[in-house]
Amino acid sequence: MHNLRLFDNEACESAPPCQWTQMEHQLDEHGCARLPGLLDAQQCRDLAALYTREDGFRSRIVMARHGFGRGEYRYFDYPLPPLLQRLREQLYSRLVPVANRWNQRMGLDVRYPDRLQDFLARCHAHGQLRPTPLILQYGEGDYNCLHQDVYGEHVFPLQVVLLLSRPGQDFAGGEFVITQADGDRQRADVMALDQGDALVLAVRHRPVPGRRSGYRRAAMRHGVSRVRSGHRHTVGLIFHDAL
Ligand SMILES: O=C(O)CCC(=O)C(=O)O
Ligand SMILES: [Fe+2]
Repeated sequence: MHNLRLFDNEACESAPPCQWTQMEHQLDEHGCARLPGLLDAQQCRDLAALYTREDGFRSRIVMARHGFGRGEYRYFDYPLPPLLQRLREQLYSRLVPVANRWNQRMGLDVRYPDRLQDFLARCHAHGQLRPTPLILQYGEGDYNCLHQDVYGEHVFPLQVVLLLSRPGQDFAGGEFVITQADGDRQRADVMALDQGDALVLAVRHRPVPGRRSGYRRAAMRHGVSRVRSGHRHTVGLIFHDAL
């Protein structure tokens, strides 16, 4: 299996093109795609260890206080940790073609520039100034309610979750769930992830083939099922900034 090593300087350019073609295909078919082994175990441990650091964050959210579920997360402040900054830029560029295709299929006029910094300039010009990348921590009994990560008018239609912990060793339960609502039909997928895997997913909606022709919009939500034991850490990379 090809390992998508984004951080060996050559960045995404070094990844075999077939991986990205496969990812695009999965995204178009299912609204989400797993990128196996994006991070190695050490990178996962280093990122998870950031959670207890004092500095580098702009806020901490206790989910139960907001009705978001149970567990907590912290939003990174700028400058992001270098690894996450690099990942956010590189993944963004890889996802732009999908984002633009989806918008075209959904009849939305918005198109996305090739580089993250140009998209962020658009967010910032509209008051969406606050960084959205976050790190989440779940303990026994914690869960994340189904939701959509929309933080203002400007939304990049795809986002990424990185699983930092080892299922079956560090935690049990805590499955990543993604749902799709298409008219009165709702379905759910449970995405089996390993430590270091990334999952790319639709933020709010995605185009699905219409019954006769063309495309219509299906609403997407994601969440995390109850953690049965242990601790689970993830990083969320959202490309738009927040109001
Ligand atoms: O912890 C997870 O797997 C989901 C985190 C999440 O909701 C996000 O990154 O947007
Ligand atoms: Fe989320």
